[in-house]
Amino acid sequence: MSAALHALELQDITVTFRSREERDARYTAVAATSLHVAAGEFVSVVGPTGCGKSTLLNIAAGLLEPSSGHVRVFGEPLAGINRRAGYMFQSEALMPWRSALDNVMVGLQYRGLPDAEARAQAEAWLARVGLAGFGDRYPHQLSGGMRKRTALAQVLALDPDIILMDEPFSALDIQTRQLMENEVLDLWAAKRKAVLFITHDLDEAIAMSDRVVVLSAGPATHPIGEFTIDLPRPRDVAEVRMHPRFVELHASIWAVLRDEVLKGYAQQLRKAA
Ligand SMILES: Nc1ncnc2c1ncn2[C@@H]1O[C@H](COP(=O)(O)OP(=O)(O)OP(=O)(O)O)[C@@H](O)[C@H]1O
Repeated sequence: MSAALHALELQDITVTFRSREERDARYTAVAATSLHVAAGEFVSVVGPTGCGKSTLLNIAAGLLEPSSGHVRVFGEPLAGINRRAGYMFQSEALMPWRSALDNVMVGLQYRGLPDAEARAQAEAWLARVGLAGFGDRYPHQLSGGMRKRTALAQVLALDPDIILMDEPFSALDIQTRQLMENEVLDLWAAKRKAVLFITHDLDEAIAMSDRVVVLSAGPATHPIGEFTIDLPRPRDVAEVRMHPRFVELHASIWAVLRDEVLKGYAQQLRKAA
């Protein structure tokens, strides 16, 4: 596949940070990592805790500059913020002083849409994520799942070509989480955006993705495995887990991931000691 067809391409990315323990030392978080997402493809990145998943997403978002390597967006070198991408992070990004509708509207208004048009589009997106009639509620008046839906509407309303998600549903209970995952899959199927999805949950990664990339434990995290998820679509994330192919894929990926998870866990314990 030619590079121009890739919505997102990370080439030979290395990221070093100043060490938190010793001021003069450098910590290599990510080393020589290449990874791509084709237009319309759903790719998940899994890896042990603290390995560098969020760092890679921040690179793709243009929020962090790599120490070396390049990022290309639809074939163009990325400079500054990735304006073709929308982000959904683990933490709440809603403004507590704005209603759900205003939260969804604000990005559209910022884009220069007249208020009436922004309001109509925001209302339509709230309805699409199952929140018709909840637009005047403030974030604290919404459940965790409803806040996630609002955040999703906020991202999708801007119609980005690339969607970057960093463990967006990890704070939700399992039932709400599976509902949200199915909703994301339905919305994705309708629009077929490129998605880069970060998670530490292998079941979630397999259930949702076209491809799963496994990262090694840090330091110097890099991909150590890549698996095509050839499960039929449309998928129901709860049902697909019973599919014999799911069980097979899970076993193959876990065989690669397991040692890294143990290494990552041991490192966390050392850091905490
Ligand atoms: N600004 C920074 N300065 C120094 N070190 C950092 C910085 N940001 C991240 N790191 C380190 O880089 C490594 C990767 O962090 P990152 O947050 O990308 O991991 P992660 O895989 O997303 O973690 P988690 O699974 O816990 O969400 C960690 O060891 C972290 O301590």
